[in-house]
Amino acid sequence: MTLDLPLVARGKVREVYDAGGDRLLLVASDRISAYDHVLPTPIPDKGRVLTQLSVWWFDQLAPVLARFGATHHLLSATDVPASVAGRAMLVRRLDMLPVECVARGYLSGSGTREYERTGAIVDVVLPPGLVEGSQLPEPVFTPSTKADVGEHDEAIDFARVVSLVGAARAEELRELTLALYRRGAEIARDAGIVLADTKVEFGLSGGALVLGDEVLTPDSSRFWPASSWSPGAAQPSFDKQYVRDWLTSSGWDRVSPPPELPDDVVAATRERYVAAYEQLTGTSFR
Ligand SMILES: N#Cc1c(N)ncnc1-c1cnn(CCN2CCOCC2)c1
Repeated sequence: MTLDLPLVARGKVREVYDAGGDRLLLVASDRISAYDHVLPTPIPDKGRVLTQLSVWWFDQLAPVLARFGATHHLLSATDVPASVAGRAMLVRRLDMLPVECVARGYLSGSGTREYERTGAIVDVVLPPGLVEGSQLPEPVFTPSTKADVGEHDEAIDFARVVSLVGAARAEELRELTLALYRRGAEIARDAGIVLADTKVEFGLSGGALVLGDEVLTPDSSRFWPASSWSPGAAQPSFDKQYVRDWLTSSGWDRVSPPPELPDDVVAATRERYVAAYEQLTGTSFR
């Protein structure tokens, strides 16, 4: 696919193009990453499913944004080039804030390792006795700075957020991120999905706060099947467990270039993305 638009940014699985004026085009590919590697085998329709899921979440979360006097950056998901139909969003160009706003409702991944060392996640002290997969007493805000492509984001404390965006804006980011997470987790739970954590990004437009990027997708969030949630071990990923299990069984060393995925793992993974969309939205993916 070649788009006749200037490339602005490229992530592991998505690109940003200049769509002219104060608009950008966010394009989601069918690429999938696992264990910090972009795999060579695409998952058909992954870009379309995750784009349509973001579009649905922007609508679901608009009332939460409005309570904070904020909006989102989506302009259109249909007024896009035919070559990327269904997997692109035309968005308002924002002055992006240099903070990855992470909300966690459950203990997982790097958060667990840090908690086991310090009893906290950066400056957020947690109660004793929590294990991998534990639900936290309350959702917590654990921001990070945006890393360069291929690098890990650096967890930062709230004081650093204040130094980056000012005290009032930092408080607003924390409260709005937690409110978006709470509403998303409530909707997801009703659909049989645990929203363990999520990362959102904000920008400014005319001084007003605007929710940008993708929102509450399996790429920006940890989705766990609620039926198998059992604290005390790594929780199965709603969408990536087939891929992770096959990569582990393949003997791949997680350092050398990753192997191609077999057709059955590709098909099963595609079905998991479609299932996430259909369970959350209550509509059929087309
Ligand atoms: N969204 C948005 C947005 C906006 N609305 N206005 C200005 N800049 C951006 C922007 C540009 N890059 N990023 C980081 C997230 N990227 C997403 C795609 O994939 C690469 C990483 C955000």
